[in-house]
Amino acid sequence: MASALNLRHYGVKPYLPVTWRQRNGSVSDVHRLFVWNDNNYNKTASLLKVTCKVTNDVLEKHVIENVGGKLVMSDETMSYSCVMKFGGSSVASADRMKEVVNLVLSFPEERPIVVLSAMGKTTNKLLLAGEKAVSCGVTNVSGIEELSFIKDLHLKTVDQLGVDRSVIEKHLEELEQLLKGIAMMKELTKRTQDYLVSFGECMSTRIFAAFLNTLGVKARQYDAFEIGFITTDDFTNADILEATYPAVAKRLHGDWLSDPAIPIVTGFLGKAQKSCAVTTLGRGGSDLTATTIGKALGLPEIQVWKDVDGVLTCDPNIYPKAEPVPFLTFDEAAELAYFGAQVLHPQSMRPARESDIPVRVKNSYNPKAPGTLITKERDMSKAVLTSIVLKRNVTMLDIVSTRMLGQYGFLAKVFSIFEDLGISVDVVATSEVSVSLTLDPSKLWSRELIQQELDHVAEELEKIAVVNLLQNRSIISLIGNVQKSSLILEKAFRVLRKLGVTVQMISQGASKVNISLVVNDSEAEQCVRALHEAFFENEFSELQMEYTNGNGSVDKLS
Ligand SMILES: Nc1ncnc2c1ncn2[C@@H]1O[C@H](COP(=O)(O)OP(=O)(O)O)[C@@H](O)[C@H]1O
Ligand SMILES: N[C@@H](CC(=O)OP(=O)(O)O)C(=O)O
Repeated sequence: MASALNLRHYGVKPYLPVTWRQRNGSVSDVHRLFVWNDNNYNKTASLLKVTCKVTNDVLEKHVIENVGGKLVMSDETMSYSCVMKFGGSSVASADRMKEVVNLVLSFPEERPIVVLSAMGKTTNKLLLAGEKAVSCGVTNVSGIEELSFIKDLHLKTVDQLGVDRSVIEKHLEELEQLLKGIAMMKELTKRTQDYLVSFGECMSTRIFAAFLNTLGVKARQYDAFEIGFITTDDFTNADILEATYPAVAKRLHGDWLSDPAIPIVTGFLGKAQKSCAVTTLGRGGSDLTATTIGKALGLPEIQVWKDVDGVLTCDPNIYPKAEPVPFLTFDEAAELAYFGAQVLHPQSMRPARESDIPVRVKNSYNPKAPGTLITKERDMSKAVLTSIVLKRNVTMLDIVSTRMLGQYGFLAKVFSIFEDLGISVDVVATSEVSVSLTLDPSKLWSRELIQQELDHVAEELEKIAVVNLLQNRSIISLIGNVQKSSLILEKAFRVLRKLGVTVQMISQGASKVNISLVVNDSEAEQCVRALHEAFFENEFSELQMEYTNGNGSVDKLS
């Protein structure tokens, strides 16, 4: 393998590293294809998918034949081996940063790219400071409690780590100036808000890189918006654009070749394609930064380090007996995140799935715990339910046709109204003359879609239907093996019946890994706890659960 092909034999400069993984081998059996590509990034990616399946000899032949000697392979120049993302809780203080540095350095064989979130709850504090600045008056900005908190936290951290204060002083000054600007304008636009929260990640990464350097470990800080993270101009919830992948690969790989250092990259941030302003990728967006880098560089593994032992069977804040889930598919993880599990950003699985790179969710407070491994496929033969997710504060609409339109025209009209108003729909259930659906609460929040706009939706729909708007609902999503959907539903409904809870809507998603049930907000947490007990804790008593058979007598399940 080592001398199978070498770029330099062809006078070609390596540019884009892509992983070639030996399917039957262990993780250490990883080699890299350094691909020189002056054509099209996707073409390269699809070509490499083919090469992954062939033996070394055929690979050599295949590569040379297909690109006329331009695409060549070498495993001599190893650059990065994984991306390690640490969330806010992992870098919340100087002590936590020291732990994370120890953790990074405890894998000497790894050459990681580190992605960091803002320290602790800094993003929340910045948002609050921005809100207060709008109405507090310029002269009172220095007294905003959250600004003082942020200053104290960051200055205390640099002092405790023995890092020079100059690393962040300029940012702290600029932050105060920005808040004064907001106070002067008495307005906080989404664009300014993104710039405001970017200070969190810009400071945490500077501190962390400087600390590594003081320890003699060469590290280089990067602002994602300066190294090719190109996004849409949708401030507060921007999407990463395709151009990001080659740009980020070129920059990080080029820097490694010319002057190797551990990259410390800001999570969560990007640069708007049109306005060139700083954007954010939605709350929790650093996970997406990590998977985007993983895809761009074709890394063997993406690690996201949290404050929990992996993805759990339910939100531990709702039910502390939640257990880690050892394996998940990308589909399960994406569904889980989309339906409200805070642990992963909803879009973060997409780059990993597209490039088939395993994602490992680990606990930075308990690194020995195995965590959760997320891959394309897993053995589902024994899987029933993987996780229970709760999304609160959902608005549900019951829309019943007034029969002015045929069935086809009715559904088309209903959805065109949502399209026109730019509103995302989550869960849908239809019959011939009616449709029930839920509206995505995060979209409602981010678009400040409040009562007025909901009334507008109802008004439009009332032209063709009778509309019932039901608020304060929750979606309970049962993520698992929908091959066993009858078993899941049977168990779930027995639990809910025992609780006396009426399910107001049920839907099985096209992804086939999710069954969604809509209940009242007030009943939802109790349902999650009882479902968790039935599915994950009490297998024996579950099998003994009684049910009434068709003759009215009582049977045991076995
Ligand atoms: N199903 C779940 N599995 C794990 N954690 C969950 C789940 N649902 C909600 N959480 C919450 O998500 C938190 C981790 O996500 P997050 O705060 O975004 O991490 P970080 O900031 O470290 O990236 C956990 O502390 C936990 O409270
Ligand atoms: N700091 C940002 C981005 C992020 O990903 O944070 P965390 O990894 O701590 O969830 C936020 O709070 O949304």
